[in-house]
Amino acid sequence: MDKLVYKKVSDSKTEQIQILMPEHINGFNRLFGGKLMEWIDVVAAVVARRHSNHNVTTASVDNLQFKSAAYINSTIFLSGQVTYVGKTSMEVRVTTYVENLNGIRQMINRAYLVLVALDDNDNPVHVPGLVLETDEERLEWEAGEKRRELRKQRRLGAY
Ligand SMILES: CC(=O)SCCNC(=O)CCNC(=O)[C@H](O)C(C)(C)COP(=O)(O)OP(=O)(O)OC[C@H]1O[C@@H](n2cnc3c(N)ncnc32)[C@H](O)[C@@H]1OP(=O)(O)O
Repeated sequence: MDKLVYKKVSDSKTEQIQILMPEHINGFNRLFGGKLMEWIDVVAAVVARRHSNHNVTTASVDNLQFKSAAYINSTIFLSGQVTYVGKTSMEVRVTTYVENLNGIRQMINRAYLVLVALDDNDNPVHVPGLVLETDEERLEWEAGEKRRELRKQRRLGAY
């Protein structure tokens, strides 16, 4: 894709809602982390598909932090957005909340994923640039540059 194509963060922002059912719970009555990671991966993939208009694959999951537990019957709200783009890769932040009955949301997880857009032959393909409209988006972009550099160093150093 021509790199001169640009998209806004809001063009691909994606949200998902779940109510925690018995099949989402682990052996001691809390949300099973693996189930949440699956939902996070799906939200991130949809964000990246919407940004790139291509199929995407997850290259890495970076800095996934479980901050609080969630329990059965909770409303779970996931929100994903692009934070940084390279040539063929997109960094997507997915934040997960428990939404209380009064509408107040408490963050329970934050994760950064890198997804790569693929062409019809499964080769990485260029993605649109990102239009940064808010201070929060600009700060995330700057942090995304640092995270990308750290990931590169880790890959090169194999640590
Ligand atoms: C939605 C899902 O769950 S998919 C299932 C799980 N995921 C997979 O099966 C992916 C398996 N991995 C792959 O297919 C390949 O490693 C790919 C497509 C991710 C990358 O292929 P490569 O041959 O390394 O491609 P290449 O070296 O050109 O890198 C492409 C981009 O990916 C980035 N990249 C590659 N590996 C990583 C990594 N481990 N972490 C972060 N970014 C990475 C590169 O920095 C580059 O970004 P840029 O174009 O923005 O500069």
